[in-house]
Amino acid sequence: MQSDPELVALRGSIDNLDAAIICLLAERFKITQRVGLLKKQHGLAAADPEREDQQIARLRQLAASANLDPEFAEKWLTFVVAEVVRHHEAIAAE
Ligand SMILES: C=C(O[C@@H]1C=C(C(=O)O)C=C[C@H]1O)C(=O)O
Repeated sequence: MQSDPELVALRGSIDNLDAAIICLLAERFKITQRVGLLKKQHGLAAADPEREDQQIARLRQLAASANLDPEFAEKWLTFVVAEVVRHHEAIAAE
């Protein structure tokens, strides 16, 4: 089973996709770090719940149309945003 050519090919694609997701996330965090600096300059709060609500609604729609569970998409965004807000709080405290 471990050497089944289809399994090997499928796992190769999974590895490529995981690599792409990590690179995309890294780019996202580079951008959110810059947003954190701007927020500090302008005295804005680390979190923006209204923006988050808009993003959740948008991603839930996108997920549904891509046959991905909208609950999962929301959980993923919430998890990432919590980390971003933690970074923004740290930037504000520097
Ligand atoms: C990046 C921002 O800061 C926070 C993080 C967000 C995100 O990671 O998308 C969205 C809203 C904010 O709670 C922002 O305000 O745009």
